Amino acid sequence: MKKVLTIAGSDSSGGAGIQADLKTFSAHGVFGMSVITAVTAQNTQGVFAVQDITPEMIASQLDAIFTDIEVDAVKIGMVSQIDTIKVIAEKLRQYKPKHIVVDPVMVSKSGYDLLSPDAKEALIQELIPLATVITPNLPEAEVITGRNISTLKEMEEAAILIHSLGAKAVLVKGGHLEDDATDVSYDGYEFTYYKGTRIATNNTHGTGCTLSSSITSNLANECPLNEAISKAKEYITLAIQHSFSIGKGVGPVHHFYSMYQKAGIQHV
Ligand SMILES: Nc1ncnc2c1ncn2[C@@H]1O[C@H](COP(=O)(O)OP(=O)(O)OP(=O)(O)O)[C@@H](O)[C@H]1O
Ligand SMILES: Cc1ncc(CO)c(N)n1
Repeated sequence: MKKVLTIAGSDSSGGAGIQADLKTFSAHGVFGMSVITAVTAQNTQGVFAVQDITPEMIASQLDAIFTDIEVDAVKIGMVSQIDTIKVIAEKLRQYKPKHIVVDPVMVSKSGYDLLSPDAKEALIQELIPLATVITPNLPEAEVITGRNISTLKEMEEAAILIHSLGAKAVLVKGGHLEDDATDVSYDGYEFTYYKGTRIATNNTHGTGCTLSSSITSNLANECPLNEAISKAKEYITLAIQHSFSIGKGVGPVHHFYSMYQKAGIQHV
């Protein structure tokens, strides 16, 4: 079985972060491991508190995994602080995993800063050059490039700029567009479009975490990048189609829809 690692924050409500990543890994039949960077007190309505894990503890978690287990692919999510970013980059440069998917998490859907504003530059300088693929949503791509982005053409231009910062490939996600939820990737040679029609639901908590974890699982399973992304796009679309309401706010996506169907288990 392939072994994949998420380096990310914990979401107490289970819809995003580490919890979404591990559910996605299980649904893809890969063995999931986690290095927790921060603990958030969070639910469907918002983020209420964050406690960062110390850089020393993050380094220890990474050492424990990499000195014992061969890791087939890594996903990076919420990285919180400058020192967190620095220690993760240092350890990944040391251990050199084959695939690194960087989801440059900055602000939660509810508007809370999951990345300290002063850490943006560190994320750009330290993590982008390590990325097999980086998966910014539109606001994140705007912060990284310093440009306004609202059209597919502007998404392409942003992808070129972010690629020039050192990522092997860039996937700019269109979840925040007005109309279709189309994503576009650029690998230094060509653009590829991953078309999606917008699903009318409020339950999109953790869509970005789920997409990047699905790409990570597919890369671990030796899919070429474009296939890893297109399969992940199918996975997130199905997961959003079958998303459901828990709590009073933005509900989670459904990770196990196909598995439940095959097993004859009645899903929500
Ligand atoms: N309403 C929707 N209908 C269909 N696809 C969607 C919808 N919302 C998001 N997506 C898709 O979900 C994936 C994640 O994109 P999105 O832009 O939502 O990520 P994100 O903002 O990083 O998520 P997060 O809130 O977890 O940080 C993309 O493939 C996007 O096109
Ligand atoms: C811990 C965590 N990571 C990522 C996200 C994505 O927005 C979130 N809401 N919470």
